[in-house]
Formats: sequence, structure tokens, C-alpha cells
Amino acid sequence: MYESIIEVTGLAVELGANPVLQDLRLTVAPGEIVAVVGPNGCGKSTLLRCLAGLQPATSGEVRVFGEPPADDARFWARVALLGDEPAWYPGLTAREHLELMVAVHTTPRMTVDAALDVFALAERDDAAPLNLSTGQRQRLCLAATLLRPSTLLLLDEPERGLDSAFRSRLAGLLDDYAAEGGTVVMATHDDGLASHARLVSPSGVTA
Ligand SMILES: Nc1ncnc2c1ncn2[C@@H]1O[C@H](COP(=O)(O)OP(=O)(O)OP(=O)(O)O)[C@@H](O)[C@H]1O
Repeated sequence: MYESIIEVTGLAVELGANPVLQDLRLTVAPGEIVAVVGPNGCGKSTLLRCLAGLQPATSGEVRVFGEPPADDARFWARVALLGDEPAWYPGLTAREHLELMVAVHTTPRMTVDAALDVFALAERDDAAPLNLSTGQRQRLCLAATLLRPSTLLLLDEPERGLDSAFRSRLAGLLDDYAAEGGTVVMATHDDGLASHARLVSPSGVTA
């Protein structure tokens, strides 16, 4: 068991000549829900990308599960990332995309039918993702992310496209994930989701 799942010290990131993150410190304990908040462009997505090992630090240290994040099977067995919309497989339905996740991850957190039910997609399960609405597609992304086994969720604006009822439902799902011992770090502009979380601001500004 780790005392902290995430340990960030003195993190700085420059993109081009742009100092996006400066001397950022963050510690996240198991079972915590952390909301990375702040105005557009303050570095929320950049921080999440650093935690996912997708953005190298200019200086400072990022440790996830005690080690620098590495783009390898061991890291991704524990970490589920919701970032930009993925590329969808042509010819596969929403259900078949979730079945792919189950085929790849041998111990899914729920069945495909349960995921379709939880994410209110059962009636559109035979649609191609590109024939779903924006919010339905986001629910499919969330279903795929929460279906796979993980102990750390990294979510970049999970509320994107969701109606207010489903945003509330998502807050409950994240609470359940944390109650099971999982840890959540999300970049969000949604006050409801943020109200369930400890707030962290890359820039020191939260509104
Ligand atoms: N490839 C890049 N080169 C230079 N600057 C970049 C690059 N990518 C992002 N930036 C800049 O880095 C800053 C942080 O971007 P980031 O996407 O992390 O912000 P954010 O807080 O997630 O914003 P939003 O709320 O709009 O999603 C922004 O000023 C952005 O313009």
C-alpha cells in the first residue's frame, strides 16, 4: 500500500517558450478525489499529461505509484486515462468497442451490459460511435475508461458534453470509485464535480 499515489515536487513545464507550470507541488493519497481547476490555459491538461507520462517535465519530479510514470503495460494496468476523444474503429458499434476493452483487460470492473446500463447507452448499443450524440460519445468514453481495471483515474474534463443530470451521476460514480480505494485526479470546469473533490490549481487561481 502506498502512502501517496502521486508525489509531484518542483514541477516546471515549458511549452515552446511558454512557462506553463512552475514549481508545482502535489501529493495525492489513495482514495482521494482531486479536481485540478482554474481558468483556460492555466495548465490543467498539461499537469494531467505529466501525471500520465505523456508530457516530460522541464524540471522537477513526478512520481506515480512511487516511480516516474512510464508508458508501459505495468503503468497502464493501474492507470485509466480519459483524454481527448479516441479514434473509433470503423465498422464497430458502441457495444463492440466496450467488448474490445473486456477482451483486452481480463478483469473488467463491470460487464459490458452493466456499463451500457450505467452510462445510459443500452438503447444505442448497436450504433457506431460517430452516429452518437456528443454527450453519448463522451458517455461511451467514460464507460470504456471505468470498465477497465484501474486504481488511478486521470480524467481531463470528464463533464464535456454531458447534461447536468449525467454530471451528477458521474460525481456519484467517482465517489463510488474512491470508496473502493481508487484515486481520481480530474481537470474540470464543473462546480458540481469539483464540490466532491479537493481542489488544486496549477496557477493558484481557482476561478
Ligand atoms: N504545444 C504547445 N506549445 C506551446 N504552448 C502550448 C502548447 N500546448 C499548450 N500550450 C499552452 O499551454 C498552456 C496550458 O495549456 P493547457 O491545455 O494545459 O491548459 P488548460 O488549463 O487545460 O486549459 P483549458 O481549461 O482551456 O482546457 C496554454 O497557455 C496553452 O496555450
